[in-house]
Amino acid sequence: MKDAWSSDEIRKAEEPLIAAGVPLMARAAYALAQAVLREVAARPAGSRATRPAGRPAPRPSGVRLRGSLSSDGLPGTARVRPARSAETRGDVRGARALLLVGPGNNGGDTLYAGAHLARRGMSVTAVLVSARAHEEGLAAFEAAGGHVQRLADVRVPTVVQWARASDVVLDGLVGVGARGALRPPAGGLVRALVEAREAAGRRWPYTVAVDIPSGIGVDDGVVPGPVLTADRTVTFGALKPGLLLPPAAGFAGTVELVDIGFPDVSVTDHWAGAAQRVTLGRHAMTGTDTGPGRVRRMEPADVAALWPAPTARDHKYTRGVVGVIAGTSTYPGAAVLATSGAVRAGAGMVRYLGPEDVGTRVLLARPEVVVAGGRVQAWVLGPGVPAYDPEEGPDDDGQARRVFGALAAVTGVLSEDVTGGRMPAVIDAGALTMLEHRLPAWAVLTPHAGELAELLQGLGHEADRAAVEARPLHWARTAHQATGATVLLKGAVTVVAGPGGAYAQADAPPWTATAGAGDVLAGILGTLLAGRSADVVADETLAARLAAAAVLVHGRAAARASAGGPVAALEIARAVPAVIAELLG
Ligand SMILES: NC(=O)C1=CN([C@@H]2O[C@H](COP(=O)(O)OP(=O)(O)OC[C@H]3O[C@@H](n4cnc5c(N)ncnc54)[C@H](OP(=O)(O)O)[C@@H]3O)[C@@H](O)[C@H]2O)[C@@H](O)CC1
Ligand SMILES: Nc1ncnc2c1ncn2[C@@H]1O[C@H](COP(=O)(O)OP(=O)(O)O)[C@@H](O)[C@H]1O
Ligand SMILES: [K+]
Repeated sequence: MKDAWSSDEIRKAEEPLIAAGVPLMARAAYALAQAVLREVAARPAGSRATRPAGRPAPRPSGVRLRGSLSSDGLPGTARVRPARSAETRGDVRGARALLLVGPGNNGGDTLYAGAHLARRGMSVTAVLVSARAHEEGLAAFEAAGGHVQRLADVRVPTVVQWARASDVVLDGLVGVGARGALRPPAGGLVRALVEAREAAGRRWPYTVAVDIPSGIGVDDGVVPGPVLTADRTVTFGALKPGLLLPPAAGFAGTVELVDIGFPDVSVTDHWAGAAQRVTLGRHAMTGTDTGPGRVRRMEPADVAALWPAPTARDHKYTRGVVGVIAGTSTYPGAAVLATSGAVRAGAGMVRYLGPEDVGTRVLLARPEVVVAGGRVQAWVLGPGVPAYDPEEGPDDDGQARRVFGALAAVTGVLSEDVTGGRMPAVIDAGALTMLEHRLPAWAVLTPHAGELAELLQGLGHEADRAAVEARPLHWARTAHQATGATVLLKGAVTVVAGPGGAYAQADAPPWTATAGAGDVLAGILGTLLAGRSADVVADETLAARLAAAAVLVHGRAAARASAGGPVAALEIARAVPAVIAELLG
């Protein structure tokens, strides 16, 4: 599990460590410098930027001021210095680094890292964007032979020119202490750099974000203003939500998490959502909700632990029956795709309810499907079913009526003797327009951004598709809070918001953006919910975890089916068994 901590949580984790004299900044800076050195050393010397005229020659490598990293004045540094790899010992002399340095500790990290680079013989220039800069960091940087420029004394185009002439740019303007869009002058500088980067294409220097790409929303992943896209983000202590969440995650490049000594976070995802214990400095939290700011990303091992793999004692009914209400005579494909997703994910049985001609097509594609009513352990409602219009009346072969009936079982408005008990559901496409009652967390809404915008408008929010795409976590959470349901917002990064917190999954290649792919996902999730139906109703946090697990399996199946090229939705379903076998193996 990847676990991203909110900026508040990071601060709480730092406090006791700083009080105990743990050299967090020295550790961060050292790791940052190592990441830069690795990259620069790996590049052929001939490809490096040439030194513009008039700049002083770089210091020869090996020149150290006051001996070592511990001269940072931060105690204990020498103890944590990791062994140098052969790569980072490579010759970096003459390579050029430009540091963009803000007023806070993020700038401090960057200046100390710059000192390491200068001592290794790189020519390093720091541009201070503010009148203030981290004092000790600046002193260490200058003592190591770094060149200091103040943005107030040079023009933005000059800094852009220096950037273009560098091998590597470090973005150390702001980190987790920042709020909102980058203000002037940092904002103006970054805007100019973004334009230059776009114009330069591949000729732009390797860009490293310090802790986060400056200007992203650390906790919510928004991008409220200009942000310089990084090739790599070296982040300290813990991941931040903005590094996992869209749209900000798209600016981070490869994210490298550096251990600077934050306490271990032991998060266990138990079968039935037993309590987790998360220790964060002195602050211990228990329970499955790891704090409102947390954003997590499932990894294959987490999915394997959640998956309802059958045992010798199982039979088809104990494994879970999925009921699918999908498709109409006009849109029969969705029924085939949703049932295929459910069958391929390993349901004990899949029932299909819908018009006869669609049922026939489902059977032709998947003879295993039972085209008849009966008890189910989870519903998949709505793929290929048109939006409900109470004025016009339904033109949907009776599908809206069937969906309303199933929803009554999900929400519990009908007595359990009628429905056979409350059960989880995937509520997709047309069924999203049929919600009349507050929903339980075991109802999982699966909109894309456009569908979520419509749902939110129905709830009185002013949000169009673009607004949802700009703040996916916020709007998914808003919809969760307003409806009670778990919300799975589909996209290149799929965001899940439920009572147990939020997940951000980025498992699928862009080829997955193809009609019908979402129907397959609905089927896969239906199988997971049916397989763990009683657990999902008993533990309100489980639906979100299963939803994230379904997204991971779907994304990996899409990657497997795509193999780097186009992918058809049915092929995603076809690839699911091999993905599950791999995960469980
Ligand atoms: N604590 C530690 O020991 C460790 C911390 N670490 C590092 O410190 C980072 C956090 O440092 P931090 O808290 O000093 O804040 P930081 O992110 O540098 O920025 C705040 C400064 O920026 C300014 N500013 C704010 N908003 C802005 C905006 N929109 N646009 C422009 N400017 C804006 C704001 O200025 P002001 O509002 O005061 O004028 C303030 O001065 C963290 O990400 C990690 O890199 C690591 O070394 C590990 C040890
Ligand atoms: N750029 C992208 N990269 C990866 N996956 C994507 C991208 N855009 C959409 N997807 C995924 O493709 C699927 C599309 O689903 P959806 O929009 O519901 O289509 P449909 O209703 O036609 O099935 C979702 O699983 C979504 O997460
Ligand atoms: K930064």
